[in-house]
Amino acid sequence: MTALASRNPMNDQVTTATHAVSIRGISKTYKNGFQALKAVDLDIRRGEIFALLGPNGAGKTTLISIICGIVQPSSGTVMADGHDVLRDYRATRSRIGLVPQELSTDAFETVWAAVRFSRGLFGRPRNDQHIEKVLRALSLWEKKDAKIMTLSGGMKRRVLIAKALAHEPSILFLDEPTAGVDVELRHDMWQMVRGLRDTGVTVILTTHYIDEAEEMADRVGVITRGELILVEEKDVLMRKLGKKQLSISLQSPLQALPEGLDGYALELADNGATLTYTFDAQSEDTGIAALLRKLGERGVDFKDLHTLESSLEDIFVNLMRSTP
Ligand SMILES: Nc1ncnc2c1ncn2[C@@H]1O[C@H](COP(=O)(O)OP(=O)(O)OP(=O)(O)O)[C@@H](O)[C@H]1O
Repeated sequence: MTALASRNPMNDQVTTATHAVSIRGISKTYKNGFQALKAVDLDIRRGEIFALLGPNGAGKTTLISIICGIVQPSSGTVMADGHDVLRDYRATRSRIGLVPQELSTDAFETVWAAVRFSRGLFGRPRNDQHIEKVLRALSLWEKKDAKIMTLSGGMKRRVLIAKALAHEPSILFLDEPTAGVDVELRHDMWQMVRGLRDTGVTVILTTHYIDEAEEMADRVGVITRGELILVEEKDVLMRKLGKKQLSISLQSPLQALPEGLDGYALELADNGATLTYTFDAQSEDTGIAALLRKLGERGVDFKDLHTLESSLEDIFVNLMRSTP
C-alpha cells in the first residue's frame, strides 16, 4: 500500500481551532438507565494519532459515536474542527470519517460505486481522481470493479476505510481497524494510517491490540467503566509506568530466595534456575550493582544476565488491575 501523499485541503481551511476535537463534560446514560460515560474531558490535537484503549464495554464506541454525532450525549459538549457537533452537525460530520467496527457492506455494489457514493453523501463534488488515489493507497485499485460480496474480509475492511476517506475528512475515526485481519495487512494498515497522519489528518483509533497502540499512537487514553482514567504521551507513559526486569540465569538452581535481600523485588522462575529482579525504569540507581554484589557474597553465581522492558500491554494490564 502507498501513502496518501498530498496535503488534505480540508485541514487548511480550518486554522482557528487549536484542537481537532474538544470534549467537555460528556456523560451518557442510555435509556435503560446504564451510565456508559461519566463526565469525560478530552482534547485531541490536530494531526496526532490518538489511541483509545479500554476493556470491553468501557465506553469507547459510545464516545466515538457521540463525537460523530450518531449518539446524543446526556450532557456536555463536543467541538470538532471548531464546530459544535450537535448544533453544526452537517459541518462537523463532513469533516469526519468514520470506519465502523462492523462490516456492514453494500454487498451488490462495486467497490468503485460504493466509495464514490460515500463521497456524494457528504455533498462533495465528484472527484474521480481522489477516489482513485484512495483505492490505490489501500491496494484496492485492482478490485475497483468487483462486487463487494466477492471480496475477502480484509478487503471489505479496506473498503470501509476507503468509504470513510472518500470525502477527504480531516479527522478519521477507526473503531477496531484491524480486528480479524492478518498480520501482513495489519502492518500495511498501520503504514497507511501513518501516511494519513503525514498528510495532516487527525486519527483517533480504538483497539484491543495494545501493540497496535504501542506501534502507532502519539498519545494514549485509557477508558474504563465510562471514565477516562489516563491520557498521556505514549513515550512518557512507557517511561513513567514501565518497569524493567533483570533476568539472572543461575549456575545452580535455588530452592528459595537468598536470605537478607528483602528490599529487592526478586522472584524465582524456571524451577529456581532464574532469578528475576524488577526495578523502576525511571530511577537513577537501579540497584543492580548492589544486588549482584550481595548475590556474590552469598555464593550465588550466575552464567547470564539480560534485561527486559515492559511493553504497553504490561502497563495496561497493571493499570486495569490497580483500578478499583
Ligand atoms: N444502546 C444501548 N443501550 C444500553 N446500553 C448500551 C447501549 N449501547 C452500549 N451500551 C452499554 O454501554 C457500555 C459501553 O459500550 P461501548 O460499546 O461504548 O463499549 P466499548 O468500550 O466500545 O466496548 P468494546 O470494546 O466491547 O467494543 C456497555 O456496557 C454497553 O453494554
